[in-house]
Amino acid sequence: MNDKTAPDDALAPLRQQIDELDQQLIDLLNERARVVVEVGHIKNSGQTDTPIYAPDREQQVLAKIRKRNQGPLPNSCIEAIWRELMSGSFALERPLRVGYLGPQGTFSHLAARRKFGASIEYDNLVGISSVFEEVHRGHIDLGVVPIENSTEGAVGDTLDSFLTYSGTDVNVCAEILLGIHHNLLANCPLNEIKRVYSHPQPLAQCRNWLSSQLPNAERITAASTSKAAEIASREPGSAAISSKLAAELYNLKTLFENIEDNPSNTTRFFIIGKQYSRPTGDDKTSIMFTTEHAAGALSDVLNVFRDHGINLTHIDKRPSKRVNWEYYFFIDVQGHIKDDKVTKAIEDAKKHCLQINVLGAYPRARDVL
Ligand SMILES: O=C(O)C(=O)C[C@]1(C(=O)O)C=C[C@H](O)C=C1
Repeated sequence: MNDKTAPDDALAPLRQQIDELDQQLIDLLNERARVVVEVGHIKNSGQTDTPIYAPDREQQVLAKIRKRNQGPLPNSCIEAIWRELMSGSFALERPLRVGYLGPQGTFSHLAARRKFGASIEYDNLVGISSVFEEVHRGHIDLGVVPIENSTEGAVGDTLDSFLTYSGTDVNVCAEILLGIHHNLLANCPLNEIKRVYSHPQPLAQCRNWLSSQLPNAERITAASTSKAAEIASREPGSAAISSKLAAELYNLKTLFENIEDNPSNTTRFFIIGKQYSRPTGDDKTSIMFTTEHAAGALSDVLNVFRDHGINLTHIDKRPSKRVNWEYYFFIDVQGHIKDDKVTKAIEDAKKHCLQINVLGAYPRARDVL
């Protein structure tokens, strides 16, 4: 007997078992899908105010499957499968449109795809403020915007858009943590690179790598990492710092992977929409406020949260752009706006603020996608 035929004989009964299990899986998946269709009927009939995308329920479903999973498949794999299942659920209930800062291949695109899967309609938009505008106008159901990076801090455009859209119907309803790994993409060898294009954030996140590997190359900012890849694909002697998705989309070679200075480089994204998320028991609330220009005004507000025993997970500031040296502060606190403790703290904080807006409450993201 030929050696090459032996393994197939050994595999045949196992493959038959796999075929039978696949049949059972398909039947079960469709049984689940039929229940989802009923959920969709109830949501679409107006019997409930629960939106099609229910971040609190999504969190619950993922927590349950993590707890139930006994392996050998790791939770990350099981979770990715369930995210695709829920993506299919949206298509069955009502197809969702999700907008992000384009063009295709940006980290916002990647964050949106990891969170919402393949059964969603995606819209790539020209700027972060357009994502807010399109949500506000109702052209898209949800938008994905970057809020802060673990190496470079706040994303100013997003904070400014909250200033513009505060008091409107645009809310934060979920957050995403995405591991950000940068790549040097080019169609020429390293020693021929004269210019490196990217968005200002990745250029800063790869500062040390660029100084040691490409000390003489000019660093040029582009509107997005994908725009940078597009320029590098047609300009000789140019490279881009961008994602692998962009390398595929713009036909560039990946010369170096993971060139970020901080290997645990992570960006936090907000999902914005006109909808709210119900409390899950492990939530955050994002708040924007401004105070009088007086001694201790900021600490008065922060002390209110301390006095209610509420932990702050994030603080930032942004110029008001109306009066020089006047600022808006952004904080994230642990707890949901509907939790008594948080409701009371915000009531008390109002006494120390000229203006205070709740930007949204949402389940705390547990995993880096
Ligand atoms: O339970 C819901 O509200 C659903 O829409 C179903 C479902 C699911 O597939 O499990 C789908 C999407 C998420 O929003 C949460 C749950």
